Amino acid sequence: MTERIVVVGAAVLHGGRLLAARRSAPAELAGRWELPGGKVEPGEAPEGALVRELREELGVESQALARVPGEFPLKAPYTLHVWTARLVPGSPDPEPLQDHDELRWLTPDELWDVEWLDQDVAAVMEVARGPWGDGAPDD
Ligand SMILES: Nc1nc2c([nH]c(=O)n2[C@H]2C[C@H](O)[C@@H](COP(=O)(O)OP(=O)(O)OP(=O)(O)O)O2)c(=O)[nH]1
Repeated sequence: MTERIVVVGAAVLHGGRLLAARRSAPAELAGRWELPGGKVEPGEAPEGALVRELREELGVESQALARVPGEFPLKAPYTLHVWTARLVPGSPDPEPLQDHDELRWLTPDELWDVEWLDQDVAAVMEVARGPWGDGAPDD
């Protein structure tokens, strides 16, 4: 049986916008947009991995809110699980510190203005179907 490694992607919602991040590496992913996040480490809860990765990559303090339905296959052995998330009050604004070179807060109308990684399109569609902004206070 092939072991699958979960990559957690954060759909950070704030003020009715979704945070998108443009990858700067590796070369085959650079220039395309994704949900910030990363690999869940052994023994780590996905919500904990999300908070850790967003702190490392973006310098923010965040909280995972709810799992977005579905499982989105990435290059083996990885599989993408998406959680909605929010920045906790007092968090610094996100900055592209690691893995990314640009960030954008997308309104629902702008959702498809960026070139998402092919493997992220289904995940972003699922996020768009959800209760956009629910549980994610604007503060
Ligand atoms: N974070 C994230 N990774 C994604 C997405 N879509 C996608 O194919 N990936 C891939 C890119 C990487 O091959 C892998 C996650 O790697 P990563 O580089 O973000 O994770 P990490 O910080 O834990 O990696 P590492 O450098 O510590 O090994 O999943 C996505 O939406 N978000």
